[in-house]
Amino acid sequence: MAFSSKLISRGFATSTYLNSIKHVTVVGGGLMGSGIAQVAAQSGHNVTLVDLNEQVLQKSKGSIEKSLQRVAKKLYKDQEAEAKKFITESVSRISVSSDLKDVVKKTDLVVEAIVEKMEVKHKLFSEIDPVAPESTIFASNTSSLSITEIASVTKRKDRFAGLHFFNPVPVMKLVEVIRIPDTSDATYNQVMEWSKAIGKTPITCKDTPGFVVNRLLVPLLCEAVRMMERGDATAKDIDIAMKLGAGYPMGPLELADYVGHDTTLSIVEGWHKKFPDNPLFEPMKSMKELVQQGKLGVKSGEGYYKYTK
Ligand SMILES: CCCCCCCCCCCCC[C@H](O)CC(=O)SCCNC(=O)CCNC(=O)[C@H](O)C(C)(C)COP(=O)(O)OP(=O)(O)OC[C@H]1O[C@@H](n2cnc3c(N)ncnc32)[C@H](O)[C@@H]1OP(=O)(O)O
Ligand SMILES: NC(=O)c1ccc[n+]([C@@H]2O[C@H](COP(=O)([O-])OP(=O)(O)OC[C@H]3O[C@@H](n4cnc5c(N)ncnc54)[C@H](O)[C@@H]3O)[C@@H](O)[C@H]2O)c1
Repeated sequence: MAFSSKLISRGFATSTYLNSIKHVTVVGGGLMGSGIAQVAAQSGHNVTLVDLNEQVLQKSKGSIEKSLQRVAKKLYKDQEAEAKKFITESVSRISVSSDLKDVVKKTDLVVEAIVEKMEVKHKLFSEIDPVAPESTIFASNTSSLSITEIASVTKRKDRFAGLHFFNPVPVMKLVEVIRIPDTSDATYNQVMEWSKAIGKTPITCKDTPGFVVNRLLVPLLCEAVRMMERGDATAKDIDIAMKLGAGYPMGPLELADYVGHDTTLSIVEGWHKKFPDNPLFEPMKSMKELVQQGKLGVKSGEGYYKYTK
């Protein structure tokens, strides 16, 4: 597998030295799964993207192609043929399927990026554990759930880790690698090397709520929502304040829209259940209302703000 020096120097891919992972199964073709499938494919891995039905998968393919065009524009400015080749080759490495059990019969790594609900993740991993080869590594991209608890339904806790990516995956350079007490050295080394091979910078974290980034980010987002609900400042002014006063690329309410309110609600409700005495995780009124109204943020066209495609 050969990578161009351009991809490597711009952080899109690094050497495959020690990277023994060749085929990756990404489960969930939403915001995160599409991005993870894309970065794996553009760095030379064969990928199968799995979701519940063909309609969702066609949408995922469309968003991957759009994103690849943006990446190619940046990598191959004024080199139309090279850009086209990069897109065509990356797309050709991605196949799609709705038959997860069949796909995992032959795969080196499964990265799960489905809805943020423990029972749904449990069902998925308990179904594929008996079918996947012994050597296959399982990973979850959960934002807030315990990796140890997710892994508990499998018989391969030594081959289980958290791989927490950031949205938008093709742009954000970080991956948090979560090591549970059972994760073997071999598994840990393989997922660290694979994270580098797809052009990311991995950091290591214990299986602690929110890992590093969300433990610090969620309180900020929650406080911003409460500030807006109290009427201390408008959503727009809070966002402008944090961008111009604190140097954030997006304001906290813009970011909540970007992440998706169904995901944010699951995170806050999950932490409220776990830490009922911590007022920080008291679910917020406006967040529940948005989800009830189907206003999930950028992905549905409306959240705190309105979006046009
Ligand atoms: C109801 C609310 C309740 C809240 C309660 C709390 C809830 C808890 C929520 C927890 C969230 C957890 C989520 C998760 O676990 C962890 C996360 O992922 S957190 C999110 C991390 N991400 C960020 O912080 C993103 C910050 N934003 C940015 O970095 C930028 O704004 C942006 C997204 C990169 C966009 O940049 P802009 O300059 O605004 O816009 P451009 O369109 O010009 O893009 C810049 C540059 O990037 C390229 N690009 C953008 N998107 C893509 C893409 N999808 N694919 C490929 N390339 C992309 C674009 O082409 C530009 O390139 P350039 O032109 O510069 O070459
Ligand atoms: N949105 C973010 O910014 C973000 C960032 C980091 C991590 N995460 C985490 O990534 C995961 C996915 O989040 P998302 O924002 O991509 O969600 P999403 O709603 O955009 O996508 C989830 C996808 O999973 C599919 N799905 C649901 N159940 C499935 C199953 N049993 N089998 C196959 N596919 C199934 C859905 O059809 C959907 O396409 C969550 O665990 C979330 O916490 C999200």
